[in-house]
Amino acid sequence: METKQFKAESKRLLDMMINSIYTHREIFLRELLSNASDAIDKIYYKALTDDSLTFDKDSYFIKVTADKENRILKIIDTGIGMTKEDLENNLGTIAKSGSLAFKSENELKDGHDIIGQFGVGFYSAFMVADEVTVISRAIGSDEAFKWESKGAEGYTIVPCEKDSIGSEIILKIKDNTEDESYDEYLEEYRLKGIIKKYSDFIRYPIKMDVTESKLKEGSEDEYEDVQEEQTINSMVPIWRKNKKDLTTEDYEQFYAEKHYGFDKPIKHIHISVDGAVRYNAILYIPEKIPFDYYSQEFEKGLELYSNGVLIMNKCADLLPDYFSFVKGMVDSEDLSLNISREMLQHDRQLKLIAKNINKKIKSELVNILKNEREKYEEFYQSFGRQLKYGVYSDYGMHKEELQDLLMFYSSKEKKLVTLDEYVARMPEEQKYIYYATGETTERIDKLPQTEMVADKGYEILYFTEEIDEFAIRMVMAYKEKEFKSVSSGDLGFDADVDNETESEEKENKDLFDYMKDILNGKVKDVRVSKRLKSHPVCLATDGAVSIEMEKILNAMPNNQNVKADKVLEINVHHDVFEALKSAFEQDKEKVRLYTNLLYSQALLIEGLPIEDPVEFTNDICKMMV
Ligand SMILES: Nc1ncnc2c1ncn2[C@@H]1O[C@H](COP(=O)(O)OP(=O)(O)OP(=O)(O)O)[C@@H](O)[C@H]1O
Repeated sequence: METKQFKAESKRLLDMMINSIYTHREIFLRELLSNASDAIDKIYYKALTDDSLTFDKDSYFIKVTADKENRILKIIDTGIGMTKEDLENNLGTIAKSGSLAFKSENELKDGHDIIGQFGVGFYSAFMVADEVTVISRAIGSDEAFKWESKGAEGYTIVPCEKDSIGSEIILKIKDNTEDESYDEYLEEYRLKGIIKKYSDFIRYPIKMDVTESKLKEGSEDEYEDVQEEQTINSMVPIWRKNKKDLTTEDYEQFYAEKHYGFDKPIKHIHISVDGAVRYNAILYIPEKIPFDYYSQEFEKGLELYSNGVLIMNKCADLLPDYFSFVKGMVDSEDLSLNISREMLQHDRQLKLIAKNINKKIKSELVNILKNEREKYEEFYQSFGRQLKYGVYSDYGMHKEELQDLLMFYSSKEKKLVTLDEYVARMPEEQKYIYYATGETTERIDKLPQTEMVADKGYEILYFTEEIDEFAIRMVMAYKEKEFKSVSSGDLGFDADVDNETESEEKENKDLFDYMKDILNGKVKDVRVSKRLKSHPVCLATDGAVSIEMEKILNAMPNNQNVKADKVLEINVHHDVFEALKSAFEQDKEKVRLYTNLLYSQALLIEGLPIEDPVEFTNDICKMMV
């Protein structure tokens, strides 16, 4: 009999698993029970939607049996079963989606990270067993197959006998070692405890033969051990339970059981609506970004149940893109079991539910922001970018809804602040909400353009993500205060400043015109700066496109070569300007040298490349000798 190898990556993961990265070995049972429940979900759904199949609810169950003597633990289900191909495809490969390939070698070494990223599922059995056998017969098939594996070496599949449809997972529990006892996974009380702890909400009975001490028949004081089959789990799905009877831990268990994520959610939202549309929902706001969140592979959506029966794993229509990080499920008795994906999109009930859910998520986020600031900031670090995309997308259609959830780093507070907080502390004479763009807060801190605005005592919001300025252009104004870049042509300061600059502008017109000629189309204008204090020069922009936007747009594939209207601003109160002026009177060649140098400096400050680095260094050398 040929032993097949696990796919290479699976083998590595399996090795890690067996050498136990997981501290809670007991979760293997949760994983196997959850698979069994999924398999019954599938057959149950089929039976309900296919008239040719009859069903009897009592025949759907999961059974756990333990044989201490032979160290065998079995998990038997009456689910949909697996064909030979299923066994091969589902149990021969870990992470079919290729998500493992996505991870780098380095990360692979750190098992925690990997395990944290996706369902360990079936393979967790190897944490407690040195041999795993799966006997399965798929629905509609007369044949059964046996899959067997001792771990990393590989697996075999052979035909076998099985009377009924479903699967049996047979674990040969490991022998105890010096540091580790595995006996407990064969103990009745321990198994019962694990089932209760992690799998109480599974909707099908999880049965076990339990030994109870009972009064002997006909006797009043003599007891005997009697074995009887008991259902261990309560079977009431968590979403049908009363919120009052549930603890945060219950919700966290459900989150883990469902593999919504491997972090601890920062918040759960339990909704029970009994109005125009009836539904229950449990939603979670995760703490950590799934590794593929900002990639094409990520699929948003909530699990959708129709009266307790799972009809869709990821119903995308229930969540807007900007809340795509939300995980969870919705169960409604008003939805048809047979509804197709296409029909769902137009389903009135579903639209109502989606609208409702959207509102709830928004109000919950506002609540967290108000009452649990630290938690919100943690959330915002992970998903703030998504909210900003939400503001920007669909031509700003959702900006009203989302703008209160936005935060930006503040020059004054040195932390994230909301727009509301910013506006509330604006001095009366301040007309605009000022912002500055750059790669990091440290770099923006040093930007010459921020000098005057900061000197006036105005707070500046720092935009460090590409999407920031685009999103804010959509918002346009918050509480009637417009946004203004510290690099924009007109800063909206008082008239005195304007008058003063105007006269300086006139006075130096010839020099500026001369400089503009030297720069030969590279800038739209050369002007007196209103914003500089200690720096000699900077770039500003006129018009709608900022320098930061120019950079981003031009980095995109098929860029349109968008150009910002750049203006070279000169600080006329700086000593450098005096040098420039006297050169203009005595030595025009020097003006050319200075102008080119000043322009290159302004580019460097903006994080833009110097057009001709060799010429730049030559110019500096000329200055030195
Ligand atoms: N008892 C079972 N009956 C039928 N199919 C099963 C059973 N156990 C596992 N499978 C199949 O094997 C696949 C792999 O299972 P595994 O637990 O490793 O991952 P998963 O459940 O798909 O993903 P995750 O654990 O991340 O939710 C399942 O998707 C399912 O198709």
